[in-house]
Amino acid sequence: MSDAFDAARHGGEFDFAHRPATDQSFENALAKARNGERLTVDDGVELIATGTDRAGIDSRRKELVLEAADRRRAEVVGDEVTFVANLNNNVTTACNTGCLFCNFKDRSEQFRSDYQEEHGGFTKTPEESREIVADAVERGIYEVTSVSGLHPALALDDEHLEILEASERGDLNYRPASEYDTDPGTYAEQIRAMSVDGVHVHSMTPEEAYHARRGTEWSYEEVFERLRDAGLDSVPGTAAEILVDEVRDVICPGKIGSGEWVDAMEAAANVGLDTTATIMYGHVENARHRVMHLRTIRELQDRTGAITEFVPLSFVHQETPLYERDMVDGGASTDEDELMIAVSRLFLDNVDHIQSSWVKYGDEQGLKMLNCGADDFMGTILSEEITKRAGGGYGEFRSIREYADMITALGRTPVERSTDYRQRRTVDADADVVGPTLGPEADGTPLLE
Ligand SMILES: C[S@@+](CC[C@H](N)C(=O)[O-])C[C@H]1O[C@@H](n2cnc3c(N)ncnc32)[C@H](O)[C@@H]1O
Ligand SMILES: Nc1c(NC[C@H](O)[C@H](O)[C@H](O)CO)[nH]c(=O)[nH]c1=O
Ligand SMILES: N[C@@H](Cc1ccc(O)cc1)C(=O)O
Ligand code: SF4
Repeated sequence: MSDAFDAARHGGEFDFAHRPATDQSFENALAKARNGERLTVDDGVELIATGTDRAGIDSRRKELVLEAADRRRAEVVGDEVTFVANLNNNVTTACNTGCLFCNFKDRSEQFRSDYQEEHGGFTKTPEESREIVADAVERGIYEVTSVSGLHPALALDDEHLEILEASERGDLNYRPASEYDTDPGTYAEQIRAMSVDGVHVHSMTPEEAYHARRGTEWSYEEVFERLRDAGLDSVPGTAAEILVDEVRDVICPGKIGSGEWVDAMEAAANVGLDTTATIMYGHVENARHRVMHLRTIRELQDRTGAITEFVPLSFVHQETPLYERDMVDGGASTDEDELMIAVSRLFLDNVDHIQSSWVKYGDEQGLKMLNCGADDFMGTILSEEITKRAGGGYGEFRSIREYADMITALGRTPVERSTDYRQRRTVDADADVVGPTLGPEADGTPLLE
């Protein structure tokens, strides 16, 4: 049995029930993938581990998997490489959930008015969010993405605030905004504030939606309906991490379970919102966990059809508790990254777009992923805190000019897209003015001029 993706390789001693051994052979799995047959978890494990009959990654087999994925990509979406003109505007880093892979958050006690020391975190008021987003909309963005810590003062709306205020329960992770230096307002207020000129608002992960209904009987549908009415357009499928509970119990014991994550995503789809889906891999999980995760996403997509793209997020380990406590000895290798992209493409036969994250992989490797099954190259984002705080160093901004030049140099066609991929504009890299052009105030001039 291969230990290519075993926890032991990453330094952990985790006694997981799910192990990578299979009854399938690599060759059979590859043949099925090439024929376009729907893959089983065992097939996926064989492909992602380049065979469980030998230890480590076999580079010849890896090339065969990448080739099959690249061919599938060409069949499904052709030669276009898409990207979106967007801004990340995260509202607060205050969070007590304690995920061991995360260094984005700051313990929320530090945000209280009686805490005097500098903590380096931030909370924005709705007015501050509006100003930041308005400025980026004027520069030409199409989308604002907002994912935040679970600040104890954040509630869905005024009605939710009243319920939390009146509650005698001590287990709701709630404290009034008056105890903090900065009042983040409610989720609904933040979304309304960010909805400048009809810019697309991509926000409220399943974990945030859970926070937005704590202490109530409201369904996830009810929560997402209210958010949609406040201006929410689509939902980021982060907080997924690895959707197998024995892994979540190790890396994010404070988070919702995988069943609840799926329920929240399905509810978002039921009220008409598009979603994305992610996997955060390269820590304590093994090959089977990764592919079980892909199966969960494929089943969700069979039911909803709402997932516009799948985003593999390679774990950035440097500044995280998992690494500092010696629970892992690093993140995924380049081979593992490439196989993750390729097997996502082959396994998720019902998701059109696989995103290569330049924030996680850097430009060079990010571009390489576009020949391993990926077809989307993320967004301009203008500001990045999650990866940077975890120790990543690939920057915070890609201009449309850089996108056009990099993608053209690869021999592919650069295409500016909307969040839902329905609006697309081919970018002419030889033109003097390359955009963006899809945002409500985009007029073709570069984002940062
Ligand atoms: C930082 S959280 C913010 C939103 C919200 N608190 C939540 O958990 O859904 C967004 C996502 O960032 C990703 N992330 C956090 N730390 C990371 C790291 N060190 N490496 C890679 N991805 C990370 C995780 O997948 C996480 O779900
Ligand atoms: N992969 C990462 C993303 N991806 C999200 C995109 O930027 C975009 O919002 C989505 O494709 C919807 O249009 N964002 C990050 O901040 N960091 C990543 O690593
Ligand atoms: N929050 C994620 C990125 C992300 C955001 C929105 C998405 O739809 C997908 C991925 C990160 O930086 O790690
Ligand atoms: S991943 Fe999200 S919920 Fe977990 S600690 Fe970080 S900010 Fe908080």
